[in-house]
Amino acid sequence: MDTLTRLETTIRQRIVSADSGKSYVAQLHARGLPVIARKLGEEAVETVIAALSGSDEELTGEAADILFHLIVLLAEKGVPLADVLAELDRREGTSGLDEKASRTQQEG
Ligand SMILES: N=c1c2ncn([C@@H]3O[C@H](COP(=O)(O)OP(=O)(O)OP(=O)(O)O)[C@@H](O)[C@H]3O)c2ncn1[C@@H]1O[C@H](COP(=O)(O)O)[C@@H](O)[C@H]1O
Repeated sequence: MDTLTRLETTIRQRIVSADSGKSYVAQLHARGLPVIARKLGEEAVETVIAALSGSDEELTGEAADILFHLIVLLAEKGVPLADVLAELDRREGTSGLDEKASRTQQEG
């Protein structure tokens, strides 16, 4: 099992059964989806700041925070990480520009 999938398994277990006094994930779950979504947004901003003016180490730390909070958000919504990875697999080998053109067409 890869790192992100292992982390997802732990996060899902914490959401179902952990004590919010002992688990950060359980604490986020208790605070609810809007807080988790806001937290992901904050981590995104911190990642951008680290990319533009931080060190490689700071960017690495912020990138880890954003992946962690994204997986918490997906778990909270019941969306499997495997579905996101499958979507990336589906896109593999196609150009990002083709993907953009097909979305623009779908949006009319
Ligand atoms: N990978 C992580 C992980 N990455 C980041 N974080 C937490 O995410 C938070 C980052 O937010 P901030 O930097 O804004 O810090 P903060 O001010 O403490 O956050 P807030 O009080 O604002 O929510 C910190 O509290 C970090 O500890 C993580 N917390 C937990 N994990 C893993 O998740 C699993 C379950 O953790 P628990 O639920 O705590 O058992 C374990 O395997 C952990 O290693």
